Amino acid sequence: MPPYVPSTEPVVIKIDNLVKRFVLRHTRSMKEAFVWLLKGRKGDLSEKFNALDGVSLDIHEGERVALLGLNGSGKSTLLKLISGVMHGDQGEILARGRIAGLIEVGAGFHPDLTGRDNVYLNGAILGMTKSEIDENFDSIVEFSEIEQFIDTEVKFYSSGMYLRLAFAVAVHTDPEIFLVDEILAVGDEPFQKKCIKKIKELSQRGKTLIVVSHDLDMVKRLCERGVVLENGKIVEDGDIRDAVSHLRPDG
Ligand SMILES: Nc1ncnc2c1ncn2[C@@H]1O[C@H](COP(=O)(O)OP(=O)(O)OP(=O)(O)O)[C@@H](O)[C@H]1O
Repeated sequence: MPPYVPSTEPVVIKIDNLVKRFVLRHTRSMKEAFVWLLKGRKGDLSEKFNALDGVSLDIHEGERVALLGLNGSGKSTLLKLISGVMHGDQGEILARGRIAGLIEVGAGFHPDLTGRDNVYLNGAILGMTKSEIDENFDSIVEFSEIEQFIDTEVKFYSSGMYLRLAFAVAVHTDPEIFLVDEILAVGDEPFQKKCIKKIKELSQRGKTLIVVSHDLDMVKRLCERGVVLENGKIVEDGDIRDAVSHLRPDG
């Protein structure tokens, strides 16, 4: 990978001071609950915390960016906000172009429908027309390598089979921006390799890629830019090698 040079291409995702707050659910003792009742239920028994705490980030066309960080640092939350499946509490995200997100295995699939029907459902959710799906159907099924099960209800699929079909549909939507969460990990090695090859191909065609992964060796091969999150804040942003060293100080 050549040394990282900040991109001068147009910005396709602009994130400005983004905050996402969640309620920290923990069980209260009887005494705490009693005091709260005595005080006339004043105050809030639940505590809130910021899973994303003022994140600002510009992502440029054609960049390959890895979101890194320890468990719970906010990576998946950030990806969900970019994809639009979840909204922030403060700040804003502006995105330009068709986004395909592979974020949760099986999300966007209906368990009682067959693989075939889900290709149509998922394709439509991702913005494809019926004729686009008709045109791409054989190629989607071929990529997934699950021809034999295409008329089986997906509730009987293994998680790897879900991933295969979801990935195959997503890459056929011709997205400008491709978001991939850890889910590639559920695919077997040959399929993972095939996905990575496909992702590289998309990237060579100028598509923007954002990947969340703990597989630091894989992201070093795939991305040139690394963004490290710690407790919902960006603590490092730049060359992927520096980002990986941040998480792997001992080498
Ligand atoms: N729907 C939710 N409700 C409440 N808390 C949540 C929700 N989703 C995420 N969180 C919390 O937000 C924080 C960030 O979670 P997130 O899944 O973004 O982390 P992550 O960096 O992707 O972690 P991992 O590496 O473990 O996948 C965590 O403390 C998590 O418990």
